[in-house]
Amino acid sequence: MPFPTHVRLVEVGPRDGLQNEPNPIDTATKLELIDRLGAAGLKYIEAASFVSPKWVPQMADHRGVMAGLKRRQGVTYAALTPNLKGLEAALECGVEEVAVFGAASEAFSQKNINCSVAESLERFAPVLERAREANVRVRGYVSCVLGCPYEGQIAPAKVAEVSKALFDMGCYEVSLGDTIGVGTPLKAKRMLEAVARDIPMAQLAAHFHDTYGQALANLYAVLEEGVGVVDSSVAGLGGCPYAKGASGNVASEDVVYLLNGLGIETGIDLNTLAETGTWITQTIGRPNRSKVGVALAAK
Ligand SMILES: CC(C)(COP(=O)([O-])OP(=O)([O-])OC[C@H]1O[C@@H](n2cnc3c(N)ncnc32)[C@H](O)[C@@H]1OP(=O)([O-])[O-])[C@@H](O)C(=O)NCCC(=O)NCCSC(=O)C[C@@](C)(O)CC(=O)[O-]
Repeated sequence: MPFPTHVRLVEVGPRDGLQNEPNPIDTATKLELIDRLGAAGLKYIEAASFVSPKWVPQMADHRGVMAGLKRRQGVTYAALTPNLKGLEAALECGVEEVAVFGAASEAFSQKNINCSVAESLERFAPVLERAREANVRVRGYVSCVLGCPYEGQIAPAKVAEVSKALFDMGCYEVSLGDTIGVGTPLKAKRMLEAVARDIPMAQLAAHFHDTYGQALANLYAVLEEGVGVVDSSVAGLGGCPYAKGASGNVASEDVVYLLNGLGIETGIDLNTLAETGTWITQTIGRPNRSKVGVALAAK
């Protein structure tokens, strides 16, 4: 299959990138990050997470973040909502789009959202119903699609089953998460093939972490299969609170550089994005995990 001519980036830095930071990050810093990402041309930014502050303290200021957004025209500011409580709060804050997040691993589901995979799907159904009433689109995440920190190997058939359940429930797009970054290109392709038997390729997204340095190679493999939506995090920030040792998402700067080289349109200004990566890593005292970002900063 030919590469897509345009790829849509879903910037998850302000949420996935920051959710695991041990030191508090003030709301103003988050808002500046989101604004800079918008200025770089990102059209979809996951801004906050309406989860329990006891579980993920770093996302406790979700209301402040949503209220403080300097909304740019044409940019979608989304939030995670694991249940109806989260959705209602997000709706009060004027959220435009939300995401539910399940897993292809029973053990991960329990650790992450305190319920089984089947129970999670039961919880998501009313979230989708209420979102539909409110005219808010819902994205679906599936974690552990290429491996689980607790269960190890995950069968592509299990990923396909959970993805299909989310899609059938009304998620307009399903994002396939290699939560702990253990995948390799062939494995990524096989998993994608299994999922794409039930869901059109245009409605699938790749969400790859880079723990083993394979994220760009895995992305290349799924782009070749026709995936046209990529989740990434500026400066490669991040890690999952329930996946010890997992590093951040593939860096947005590295993805844009790869796509530019393939002649694939993203609408993103790489220099502004790289400057944002330099700024946020210096501000929160983290290493910049984008090779492209580091290279551009050294020029
Ligand atoms: C899902 C729950 C809430 C269930 O948590 P629970 O304890 O089973 O829920 P509960 O209904 O029994 O409620 C317990 C307490 O949480 C409160 N509560 C209940 N719901 C909410 C809410 N929405 N917002 C705020 N508070 C909430 C509720 O009010 C109550 O408060 P208390 O009475 O104890 O004071 C919990 O397990 C949780 O918050 N987990 C956090 C999960 C998370 O954020 N993980 C990281 C994101 S997922 C990810 O990073 C992977 C992804 C998406 O990037 C893809 C990939 O890479 O794989």
